[in-house]
Amino acid sequence: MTESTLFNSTSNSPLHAPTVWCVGGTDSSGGAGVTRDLATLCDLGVRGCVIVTQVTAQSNSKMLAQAPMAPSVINEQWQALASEGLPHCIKIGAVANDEQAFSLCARIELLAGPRPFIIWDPVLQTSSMSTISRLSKEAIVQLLNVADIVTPNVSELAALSQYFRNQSTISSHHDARKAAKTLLATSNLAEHPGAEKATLLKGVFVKAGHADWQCDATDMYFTQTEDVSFSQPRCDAGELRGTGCLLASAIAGFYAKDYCVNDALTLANAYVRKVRNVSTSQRDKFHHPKAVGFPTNPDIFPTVCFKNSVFKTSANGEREISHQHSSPFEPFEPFVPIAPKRGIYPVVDSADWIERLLPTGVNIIQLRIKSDKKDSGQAWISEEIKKAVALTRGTSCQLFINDHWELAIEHGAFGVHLGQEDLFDADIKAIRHAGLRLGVSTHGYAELQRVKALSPSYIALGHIFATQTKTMPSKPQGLARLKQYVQLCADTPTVAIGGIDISRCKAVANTGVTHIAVVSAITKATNPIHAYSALNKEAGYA
Ligand SMILES: Cc1ncc(COP(=O)(O)OP(=O)(O)O)c(N)n1
Ligand SMILES: Cc1ncsc1CCOP(=O)(O)O
Ligand SMILES: [Mg+2]
Repeated sequence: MTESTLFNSTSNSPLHAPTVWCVGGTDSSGGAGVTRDLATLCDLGVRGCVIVTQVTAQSNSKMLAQAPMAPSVINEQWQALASEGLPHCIKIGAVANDEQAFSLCARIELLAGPRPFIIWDPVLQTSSMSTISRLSKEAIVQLLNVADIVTPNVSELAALSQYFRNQSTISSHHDARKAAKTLLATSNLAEHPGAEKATLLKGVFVKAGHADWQCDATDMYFTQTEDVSFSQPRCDAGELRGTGCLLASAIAGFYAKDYCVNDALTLANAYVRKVRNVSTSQRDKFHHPKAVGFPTNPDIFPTVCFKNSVFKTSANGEREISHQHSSPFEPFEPFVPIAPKRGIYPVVDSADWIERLLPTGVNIIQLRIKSDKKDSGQAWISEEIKKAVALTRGTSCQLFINDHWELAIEHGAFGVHLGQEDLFDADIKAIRHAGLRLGVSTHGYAELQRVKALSPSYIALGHIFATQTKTMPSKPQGLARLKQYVQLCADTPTVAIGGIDISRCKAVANTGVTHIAVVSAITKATNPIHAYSALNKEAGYA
C-alpha cells in the first residue's frame, strides 16, 4: 500500500463506542504495559485497541528480553485501526526509541479534523528498574508537542524536565510544579507558529507514587492557569504492579466516556484507590490489579483542591503570575443543612417574584440578580435583598441570595448561594460566622469533591439538561450522572438545576435528589403559581 492510500483509508469520524488506542509495550507477566491497559479499559466498559511498540519478556521481578518493533510495523498497526475510524483517546506508554517516537508524532500531526485526545504516560523504566525507553531531547519535545496531557511520576518528571532546566531532583511540591511548568513551556506557540492552540500540551499530571515528601498521597495536575490536587490518605497495604499504567489508562477510559479532564482525573484517582483496596488485601508477594468496575463509593474519592493563577504580562512581554487564588478550605464546622423537606426550589430575579410565590407555601427560594439588572446599581440590589429578607422573615421559607454574600450577611438572609468561581473570592469564614447557610454549585466529580471539604448546607448539581437561561461552559450532565452525584453527596442535601420542566421533574426526583431548582419552568409559565404546584406534585414532593 502506498502512503496516500493508507491515509485515504483513514476515516476521520470518531468511533461510536468509547474507544482508546493503547500504544506501548507488552508485559508477559500481565502486570503492566498494554496488557494492563486493556484489562483496565475492559473493566471500565471501554473498547481498547493496541499498537505494540515492543515485546518484553518479563516476570514480576526481572526483565529477560526486549524486542522493539520496527516503525513500519507500528505504522501498519496504526493504519489497520485507523481504517475503522479514530478513537476518542490515544494513550501512549513506553516508546522504545527516537525512531518510533518520530514516526508516531508524524502520524499524529497528520491527523486531520478533530483529533483524539492524546495522553502520554512517559514510562521510562519498569518496576524492576529495566530501561524500556531511550529518548533524546528532540524526541521528548516532539512527544510533548503532540500530547494533550502527560502523566509522569516524580522520577519520570525529573528525567524529562532535566533537559530543560538545571535542577534534576524533585523533592517538594514546589519542585514538581516548577518542573511541570518547564514541560508546559516547551509546548510554546512561538516555537510552533503553525500549531493551533488545541494541539498544545494542556497539562502535566504528576502521579503521587514516588512523592516521598507527601504525607497523604497527592496527585498533582498543573495547567497553564490552574493547579489541581487530588489527595487520598496513603495506603500502606503492599505494592501493586502497574499502577502507573492503571492510572493513565483509567484517565484515558474516563475521557473516552466523555468526562471532562478534571473529572476523568478524579474518577481515575478513585478507581485506582478501589483497585488498591481490593487487590492488596491478599497475601501474594506481588499484587496484581483486580477488576472493580466504575467507582461509586464516596470513601474512595479524593479530596480535590483548585488553585487558580491570575497572570499579568510584564513590560518585556513575559507572562508571570500576579497572584493566586486557592481553595484549600480549612476544616470548618459543617454549615447547617437546609430543612429536610424535599421540594421545588424557584430561582427568581426580584423581590416581587418572591412576594408572588410566597403564598404557595414555597419553603426554599433564591434571589439571583445577574448582570443586566446589576446595571441598576449596587444600591438597587441591596434594596431588593433587603425587601426579600423582610418578606421571608417569620415564614418557613429559606431565602438564599446568589453571589452577593456581603449584602446577604448585612441584611441577615437565611443563606448564600455561590458558584465555583465565587468560592475563590468569598469569605467563607465570614458567612459561616454570621450564621448563614451556604449552597454551592458543582458541574461534575472534581468540583463535587472540592466542595465536600466545605460541608455546605446543600450541593447543587448541574446543569442536568440544556438550558436557555444561562450560557454554560460545561456539558449537560444528564440523569445517570446526577444519580451518581447524589450518591456521592451521601447525607448532604442536593439540588438539581438546569433545563428541568414538568416533563422531566419526575425522572429528576427519582434520582433521589432532595430539591429541584427551576428558573424558566416558573418565571416563563403562563401561570407561575400553578406551575410551582404542578412541579411539586409531579416530582412527588407535594
Ligand atoms: C441552586 C442553584 N444552583 C446553581 C446555581 C448557579 O450558581 P453559579 O454557578 O454561581 O452561577 P450564577 O447563578 O451566579 O450565574 C444557582 N444560582 N443556584
Ligand atoms: C443558574 C443556572 N445554573 C446552572 S443552570 C442555571 C439556569 C437554570 O435555568 P432553567 O431552569 O431555566 O433551565
Ligand atoms: Mg455565582
